[in-house]
Order: sequence, then C-alpha cells, then structure tokens
Amino acid sequence: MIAAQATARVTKALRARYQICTNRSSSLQLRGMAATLTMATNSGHSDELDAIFKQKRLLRTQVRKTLKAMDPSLRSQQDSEIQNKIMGASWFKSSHRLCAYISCSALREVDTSKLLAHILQDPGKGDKKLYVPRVEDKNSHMRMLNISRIDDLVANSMDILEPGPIDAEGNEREDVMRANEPVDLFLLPGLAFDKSGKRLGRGGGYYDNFLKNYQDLAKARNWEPPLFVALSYSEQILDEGVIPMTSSDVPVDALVSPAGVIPISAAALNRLS
Ligand SMILES: Nc1nc2c(c(=O)[nH]1)N(C=O)[C@@H](CNc1ccc(C(=O)N[C@@H](CCC(=O)O)C(=O)O)cc1)CN2
Ligand SMILES: Nc1ncnc2c1ncn2[C@@H]1O[C@H](COP(=O)(O)OP(=O)(O)OP(=O)(O)O)[C@@H](O)[C@H]1O
Repeated sequence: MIAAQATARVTKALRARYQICTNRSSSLQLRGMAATLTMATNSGHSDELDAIFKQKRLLRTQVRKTLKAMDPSLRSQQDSEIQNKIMGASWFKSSHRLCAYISCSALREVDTSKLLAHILQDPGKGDKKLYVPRVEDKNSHMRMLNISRIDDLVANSMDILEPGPIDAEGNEREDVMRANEPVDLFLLPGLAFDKSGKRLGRGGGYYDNFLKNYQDLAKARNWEPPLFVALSYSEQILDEGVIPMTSSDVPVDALVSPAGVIPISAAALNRLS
C-alpha cells in the first residue's frame, strides 16, 4: 500500500472509532500524525518514535474515556462473560503454570478476581501455580512472583495490589524467571487491542519488557513458548491500523472478549481451537 493510502486509512480509522478531530486544522494535524506513524514503522528516527508515543498517548486518553463511560452493570456482565469463557476453555484447564494480572477496578481493567480465585482454589492439589506482577522500579522493570493466597497482596504506589517479596512464612517468593518449569499461559491486561495481535498498554513498558525477556528465556531453555492471551472488553478491540506499534511492542497470541476467543497466532490456532 502506498504511503498516502496508508495514512488515509489510519486517519479514517482513528476518526471513525473515536469521532475526533472533526475540524479542518485538527484533521490535518491527525493526518500528519498518521503519516509520521506509517513511515516510522519502517525506520527508527527518534522524532518518528516521538510521534508514535504521542499517538499512543492520544489513543490511551480516548480509550480511558470510553472505559469510564461504560455502564457499570454491562461492564460487570462483560467481566463475568470473559472470565467464564476462560474458565470453560480446555487451554486454560490444561495450563499448570500461569502468569496473570491482579485487576484494578479504578483502571477499569477486565476483572480477574474470579479467575484468580479459581486458580488458587484448593492449592493442596497443586494443580495450578500462579505468578502475578510486582513493580520493582520505574525503569519498566517488574517481576512475576508466585502467590498461593489472594490475601498475600498489598497495594503499591499505583494502587494496584501486588505481592511483597517475602511470603507470610518468611520465605522469598519464587520469581518466575527462576522457575524450573515453563509458564503455559499469560493472561494480559491492556488498554486496547486489535485482531492482528497489537496491544496498547498503559505506557510503562513493563509488560513488553517482561514478555520479551520471558520469550528469550523460554527459547534458551528449549521450552514451548507460552501463550499470550489478552482480556478485553468489546469496546477495547479497535480496527486494524489504529494502534501504533514500535519494534519493542510484543504482540498477543489471542484475545478473549465477551464475543469469544479470538486466536491470532499460529500457536493460538493450534492450542486454542
Ligand atoms: N493490574 C495491572 N497490574 C500491572 C500492570 C497493569 O497494567 N495492570 N502493569 C502494566 O504495565 C504494571 C504496572 N504498570 C502500570 C502503569 C500505569 C498505571 C496507571 O495507573 N496509569 C494511569 C495513568 C497514569 C499517568 O498517565 O500518569 C492510567 O492508565 O489511567 C498503572 C500500572 C504491572 N502491574
Ligand atoms: N518519546 C519516547 N521515546 C522513546 N521512548 C519512550 C518515549 N515515550 C515513552 N518511551 C518509553 O517507552 C516505553 C513505553 O512503551 P509503550 O508506550 O509501548 O508501553 P506499553 O506497551 O503501553 O506498556 P506496557 O508494556 O507496560 O503494557 C517506556 O519504557 C517509556 O519510558
């Protein structure tokens, strides 16, 4: 596709989804940003990267607004549908080691509380092992630590629940990067997604960093790569071409929304179908 067409497509998709930039000057501005964005995919200049990050910030603001405007009861209906779809799926049932996020309702994230309770139930059986994020510093560094009870968690500076480094018995929690067995499944948060696997996070780079490191670890150990599955309200699935990406963004293998599971990668088509 030639650049002008690609730019028009991105601009149109952004406007259609969010009804933004309706006057002429902001429309030109948006077209300019979309053009930069389209070109920046193929090069690495920092002003072009700046344009991508700016575009991401704009999109985050729009999606946050959409999430805040959602009817609470319809949102909670979607929360149940998404979690039930996951709990009923064979690929979830057969996963033994999972990384999942602790949802934050103030951030309007898809609820994971039922899923986490399900994973942690009857830990004596040792059926499923759960690792959850702990932010270590502001340099996009988080760890995934093992928890066996939901009340092991405390709120961090971002008001998200996370485990302390030491458990209630005084033992250091297991860091998934040091585990001897592979993670089967990651359940991922995000602000927006598309059906080609693009994911827009909250902008910290924590997940992209972590997922890349985990992929490298799995490769070095000859493990089967884990499935990256994102949980998404219907409103968060955007048209293709709208979500800006850089080379550090890690795509997801599949999406789960109230409409169902959307396998994207070949691995997902194999394991989820
Ligand atoms: N539940 C959950 N845990 C997670 C993440 C997440 O997205 N969700 N993270 C994923 O990286 C990491 C923490 N990163 C975070 C980054 C930003 C914000 C946040 O509150 N963002 C505000 C805007 C803040 C601002 O712009 O100054 C927001 O999105 O409204 C929270 C967590 C690790 N743990
Ligand atoms: N203009 C910029 N140029 C270079 N790097 C930037 C720029 N703006 C933000 N960053 C860095 O890029 C990273 C954020 O990347 P990105 O916006 O893709 O995160 P994300 O995918 O939304 O977040 P996450 O992976 O945590 O879900 C952070 O490390 C941030 O410091």
